[in-house]
Amino acid sequence: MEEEKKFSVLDRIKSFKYAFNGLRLFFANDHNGRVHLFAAIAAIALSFYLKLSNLEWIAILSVIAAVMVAEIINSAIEKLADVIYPDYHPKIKVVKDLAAAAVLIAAFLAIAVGAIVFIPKLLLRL
Ligand SMILES: Nc1ncnc2c1ncn2[C@@H]1O[C@H](COP(=O)(O)OP(=O)(O)OP(=O)(O)O)[C@@H](O)[C@H]1O
Repeated sequence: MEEEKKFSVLDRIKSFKYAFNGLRLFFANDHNGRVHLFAAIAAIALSFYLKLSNLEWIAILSVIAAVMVAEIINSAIEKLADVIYPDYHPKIKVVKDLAAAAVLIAAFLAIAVGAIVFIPKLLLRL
């Protein structure tokens, strides 16, 4: 059995460093990451403009996070698959399509929540 590692504050800080490096890689190098960053900034700006309630803010921030989490995991799976098997393989297709489906569900949820929260407020301003 693997020996249990002692708790170390330094190790925890290092884990944060690696996670922030992952975020930087996602937003700086990944095209989808840039699109998501832009969309999140636009949604947050619109939320300030429309003076959302606390619950509406929670809904919007939650779907932004859900989409980003799904996209980051999808991106990690794609990169891992490309390293393990760079050529075409029907099982890699299944793995990548499943990961993409997770993003699709999060994106549909974000569109639905965005429409429910934003459309009535925008119509009131017409
Ligand atoms: N090695 C492979 N074997 C089989 N099918 C693949 C393979 N690589 C990609 N595909 C198919 O192509 C689709 C797109 O894969 P890809 O890795 O290019 O994702 P993407 O979302 O287009 O990438 P990006 O995030 O870079 O825009 C996959 O969902 C899968 O159906």
